[in-house]
Amino acid sequence: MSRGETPARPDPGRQDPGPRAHPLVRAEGLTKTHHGEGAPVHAVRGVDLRVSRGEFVAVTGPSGAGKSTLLHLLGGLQKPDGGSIWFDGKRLDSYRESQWAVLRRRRIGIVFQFFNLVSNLTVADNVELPALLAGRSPKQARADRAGLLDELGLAGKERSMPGELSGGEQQRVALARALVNHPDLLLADEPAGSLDSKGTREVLRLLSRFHARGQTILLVTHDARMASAADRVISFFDGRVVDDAALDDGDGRPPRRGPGGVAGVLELKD
Ligand SMILES: Nc1ncnc2c1ncn2[C@@H]1O[C@H](COP(=O)(O)OP(=O)(O)OP(=O)(O)O)[C@@H](O)[C@H]1O
Repeated sequence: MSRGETPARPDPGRQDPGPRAHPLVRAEGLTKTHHGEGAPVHAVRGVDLRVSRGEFVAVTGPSGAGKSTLLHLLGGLQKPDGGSIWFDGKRLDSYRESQWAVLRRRRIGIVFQFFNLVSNLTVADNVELPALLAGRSPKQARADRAGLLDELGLAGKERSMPGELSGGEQQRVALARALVNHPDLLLADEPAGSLDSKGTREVLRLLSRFHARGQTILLVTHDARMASAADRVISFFDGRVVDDAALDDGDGRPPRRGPGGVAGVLELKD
């Protein structure tokens, strides 16, 4: 697809979207330098990335490699210094903050390591709020919230405040909040980073379950066990992609590599 084409949003009622003419996410030549205390940090140094609809992609690598910065760029939480970002065929890198906010409300859900729930709202309100902000009726928002909390094993916790829940429960509320508007893309930044092994297993199980239903997921994680739940693992080092491999799905065939593979294309720029 050439630059400037902006196909209409697909009909959400369609049964099987099938292969798309364009990837859900495409980034080209992305760069980001942080200017904090001391020398500038070149956190993302020229990344090309494609994520297809329905893929579960893990981005892994050592601390400071630039993984979270990449996720923040793709979610519009930080602005790139260079390169382009496309989402469902639309170019986003010149989007204003207000446009990104609308996109995040409707089409990109994000979960973070420390949950970021609104501490003085109940669990129910934390999940309903984004649905209401996206224009859902109160009745629909309530129904969606109830269904999700039930599915996530949180029925009965609706009136609790986030501070009254365990870390694992809070992360499940954060997942419900991120998924309540049925986003095309779920971005997850170390979602089990502050959980114990039971909480980690739970998050992993839930991500896998939503993925099995077609949810596109980009997960940033240190944890090899979490990364192994993905279809494809991108290794990040020093702001660059150093490997991109589709995981063996147990069918006996060799794992597909990213470039040229079914999973998509990712290249390293100098
Ligand atoms: N807001 C910021 N201001 C200055 N430097 C930053 C900022 N955010 C990140 N950095 C620096 O950019 C580099 C990449 O950070 P980033 O958080 O993207 O890496 P990461 O791979 O996600 O690391 P971790 O796994 O430890 O979270 C690091 O050196 C970090 O210190």
